[in-house]
Amino acid sequence: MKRMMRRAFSWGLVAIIGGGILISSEAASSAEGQPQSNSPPAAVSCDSLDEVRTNIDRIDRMIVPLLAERAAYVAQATKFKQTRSEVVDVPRIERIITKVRALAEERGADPALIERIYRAMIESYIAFEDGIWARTNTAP
Ligand SMILES: O=C(O)C(=O)C[C@]1(C(=O)O)C=C[C@@H](O)C=C1
Repeated sequence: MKRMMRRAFSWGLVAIIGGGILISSEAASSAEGQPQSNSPPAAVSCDSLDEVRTNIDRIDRMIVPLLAERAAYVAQATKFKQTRSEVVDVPRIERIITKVRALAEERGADPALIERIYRAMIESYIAFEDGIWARTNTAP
């Protein structure tokens, strides 16, 4: 169940970050008020910059809690890494990039944009994780 919840959160994050296709506000609201699975996130066409920013602010309020939850898991990764050099795991990073690029494509978003966002994000998580590792360990 926990794994399912985590998966749902990850999908949510990618859905939020991966947006890009514009549809009318009528089409945006399906019967249940949710986008169809595998369809692009429902971005409505805005009539003003204020409306654009209101939507961006709303989405940011969803993204930040997900980033914070992700950080809490990244912090826990240090418990399982014996040496500081293990903090950077290049094969794992490349698997994530492959995964999120595929998710972006499924959502009709730009995979290159999503890759850049993820590489920048993971770089920050690595700095965060490295700091935690250094504070809680004495090994090299
Ligand atoms: O998977 C890990 O080992 C992590 O520490 C998480 C994470 C990430 O942010 O996804 C961070 C650092 C690693 O280099 C790889 C991935």
